[in-house]
Amino acid sequence: MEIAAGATTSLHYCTSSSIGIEKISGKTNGGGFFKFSEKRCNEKKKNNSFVVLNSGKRWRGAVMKTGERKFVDFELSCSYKNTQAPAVESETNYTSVDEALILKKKSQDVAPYLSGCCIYLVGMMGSGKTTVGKILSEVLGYSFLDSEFGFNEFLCNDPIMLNAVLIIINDSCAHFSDKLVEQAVGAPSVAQIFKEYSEEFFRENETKVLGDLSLMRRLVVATGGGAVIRPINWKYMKQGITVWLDVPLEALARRIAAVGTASRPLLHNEPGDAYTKALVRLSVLSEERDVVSKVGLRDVNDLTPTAIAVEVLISPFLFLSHVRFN
Ligand SMILES: Nc1ncnc2c1ncn2[C@@H]1O[C@H](COP(=O)(O)OP(=O)(O)O)[C@@H](O)[C@H]1O
Ligand SMILES: O=C(O)C1=C[C@@H](OP(=O)(O)O)[C@@H](O)[C@H](O)C1
Repeated sequence: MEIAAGATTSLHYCTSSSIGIEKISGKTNGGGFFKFSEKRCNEKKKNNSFVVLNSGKRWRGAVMKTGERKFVDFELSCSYKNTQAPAVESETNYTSVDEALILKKKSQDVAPYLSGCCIYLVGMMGSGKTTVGKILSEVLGYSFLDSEFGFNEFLCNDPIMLNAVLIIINDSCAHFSDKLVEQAVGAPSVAQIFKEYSEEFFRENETKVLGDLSLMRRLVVATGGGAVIRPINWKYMKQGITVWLDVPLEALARRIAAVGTASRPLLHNEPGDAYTKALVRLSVLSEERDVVSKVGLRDVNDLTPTAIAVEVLISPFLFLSHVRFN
């Protein structure tokens, strides 16, 4: 069944598996066609056309059959504006129709080789681990884990709670974020942990959580930027595939300045505005960590999060199992 979506211009990303999209075509600044799989949609080819009735974050469409309307809800985030896919450094996650297609295709190609293996994203603060990780997990049908959520005393010191969360994660493809779990268990934020305990305490828990996660499957883990500093963490991440998101410091500082430094305690003690704080501290940290020069991956600054997700999927490192930090 072909579905004409005349109103759409650009897509964030789509949970195509949930609606059985076989094919998406269209221009970033024009209309698009969505081809649903027969099986999922259970509609006959003829007499069907599609009208977008509503738009916004979720779409609702109507499959028009002769004289009758059948509503189909589907999760296809879209931009209603008649604009090109936005500039890369914007705050949005929009991606073009082409990108969404490529991502879907690549994920299908790669999934059999992954065999449920976890993907760890590493990189400096602001490099896009959370943003890209969510996209990747969605397209792969993996659970997403912003590993920081577990870096708190409630989860790590309470084996029952930790196990409960890990079981939920293991059993579902739901998306988790540190914020959600923090709210659920009333746990402190990373910034609070740094303030009330210490960075060392945080690092200990970070390692503990990575150890637990290394026993699991089908996870995309957005690690904290500092996870690379402990060799033991690399040992855990070696159980899966580790990909470094390498972004120039100026771009990182710009991104962080745009959202503020509140959630990034390592930047709190620097003087100056958010951009300067971020740039100064990140320069020091990146020298200390020195991962970029060692792994030499390509710079992903000028790519959208979806394009980066594609890069992760097709990365040759995927087949070399991980990027090693010597
Ligand atoms: N490829 C990208 N292009 C532009 N902005 C991006 C990109 N990836 C992420 N961002 C933005 O940068 C900020 C930090 O991203 P985030 O995913 O939280 O990074 P991390 O988890 O690595 O700290 C967010 O505001 C996000 O929207
Ligand atoms: O670089 C770091 O040492 C840190 C990065 C943060 O995560 P993000 O990379 O997600 O910002 C968080 O783990 C903590 O504030 C320490």
